[in-house]
Amino acid sequence: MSATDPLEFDLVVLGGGSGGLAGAFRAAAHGARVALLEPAELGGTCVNAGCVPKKAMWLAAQLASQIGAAAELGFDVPAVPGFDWPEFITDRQRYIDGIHESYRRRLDQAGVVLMPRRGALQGPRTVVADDGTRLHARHVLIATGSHPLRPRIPGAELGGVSDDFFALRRAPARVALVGGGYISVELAGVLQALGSRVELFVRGPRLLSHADEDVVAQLEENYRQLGVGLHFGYRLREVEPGEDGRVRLLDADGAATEAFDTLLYAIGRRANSAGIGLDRAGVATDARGNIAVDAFQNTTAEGVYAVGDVVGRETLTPVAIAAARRLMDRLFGGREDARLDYELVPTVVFAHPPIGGVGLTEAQARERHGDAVRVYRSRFRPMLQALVDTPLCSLFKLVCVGEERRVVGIHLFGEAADEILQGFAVALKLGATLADLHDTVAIHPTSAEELVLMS
Ligand SMILES: Cc1cc2nc3c(=O)[nH]c(=O)nc-3n(C[C@H](O)[C@H](O)[C@H](O)COP(=O)(O)OP(=O)(O)OC[C@H]3O[C@@H](n4cnc5c(N)ncnc54)[C@H](O)[C@@H]3O)c2cc1C
Ligand SMILES: NC(=O)c1ccc[n+]([C@@H]2O[C@H](COP(=O)([O-])OP(=O)(O)OC[C@H]3O[C@@H](n4cnc5c(N)ncnc54)[C@H](O)[C@@H]3O)[C@@H](O)[C@H]2O)c1
Repeated sequence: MSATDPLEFDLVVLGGGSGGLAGAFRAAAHGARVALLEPAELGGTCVNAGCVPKKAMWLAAQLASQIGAAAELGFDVPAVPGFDWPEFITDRQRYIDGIHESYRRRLDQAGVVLMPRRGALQGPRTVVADDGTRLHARHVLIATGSHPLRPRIPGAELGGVSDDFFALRRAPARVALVGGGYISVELAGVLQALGSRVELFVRGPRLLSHADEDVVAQLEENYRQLGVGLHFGYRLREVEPGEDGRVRLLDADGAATEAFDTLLYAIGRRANSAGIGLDRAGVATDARGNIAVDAFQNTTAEGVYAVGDVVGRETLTPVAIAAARRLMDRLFGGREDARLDYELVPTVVFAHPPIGGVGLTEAQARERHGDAVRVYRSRFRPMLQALVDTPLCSLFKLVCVGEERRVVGIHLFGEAADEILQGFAVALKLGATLADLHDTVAIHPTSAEELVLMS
């Protein structure tokens, strides 16, 4: 081998986030020689600026709400507990550092060569790292993720994105969130429960356009009761600086809001597909910059594959992981038809309380199945809310189709919806009918029992 020959591998992976790590581990388990390039912390968005720190903040917010409830119910604790934000961030970071360490150890044990470098394609099966190292492989996996968008308006730089939320070192007092999707709804719930005053500025007519209308209406009602300000049909034209580093939002008519000490945009994300040599390798992207893949995660270049946020489809951690594992089973594990079925992916938005869904919303079902659709709803006050005597309600909903009432959609808003949904998603995937749910004896007293008692 000459000094200029590239290093040889079976698989080179660009990106050590959810998809890249899962692909590297699975390929190595099949005996492949794997190199993984990751210039930042292992774990990508999910571990460092997504699911994990978000869930930690959500847990803190849950505790704050429960301490408030405890105070109402005779416990000797303050109704509004003090919260040492910096101390919690230290604990959160210690937990995340443990994940980094565990990934490093596991990569080492699996024999994966980890290069702390940014990589780019030089040709279809050749990758060059930013220190000039060249790598050649039979297969290249692109799992470079995505980045948060900012609006293109005057003063946009006065606001931050979700990454900036995770970098906050103290609790903000008044927060404006722009956007009505996953991140806006989640951060609003967390911040409100931890004592901030929060307002959401939403371009569309409702929150969470992907979710079922009824459960979203209940979420909006609860958020209003908790004091979260909701502004729909809001056109943000400009952000202007105010006193003491605060900012004001200006709408399309030039009307200004009150001053906020923190402004965060959550208006979607864009694939990290620029600057990684896609043209040189013949890898095509769509109009939004997502890497184009077929049902088997093949890009337009032979031997080059893509998974996760960079393909822009169901941009969730378990989807990136599942797609990568199936791909590696196909490339190295002899399972020629292994591929991810992107249908019936269960999703949860960690609102307060969480909102989860799998399958068709009522609107989607009516569009597809017309009059054959039957809908069952249960709106109830969970026992803790009833004990504390708050008006906050849960809403569970089943969407069924046909004479046999096959369940095609399950939509939950309420305590523990995040934990309840997983098992019911299995039932839906197996083709459960309403009668199957009725045949299952309820677990009492729980919220989950509503799903087998609905009629
Ligand atoms: C605030 C927030 C909360 C979220 N919460 C959830 C949740 O609760 N549940 C859920 O399922 N999903 C959640 N998500 C989505 C989830 O984080 C992503 O879908 C997931 O991380 C995508 O995985 P990935 O492997 O495609 O990309 P990433 O995890 O982002 O990994 C991509 C990696 O590639 C690296 N990289 C980029 N360019 C290069 C290059 N040229 N060479 C080498 N490496 C490169 C990056 O440094 C990064 O580490 C959340 C996202 C956000 C922003
Ligand atoms: N619990 C979870 O699984 C979870 C949590 C957070 C994020 N995520 C993933 O991350 C992705 C990104 O989250 P997100 O909340 O940024 O995106 P999103 O797509 O969920 O929501 C974006 C929102 O911004 C609005 N919007 C878009 N452009 C706008 C503009 N120029 N001005 C004002 N509003 C605008 C949209 O109408 C929408 O309401 C999600 O789609 C999801 O896949 C998942």
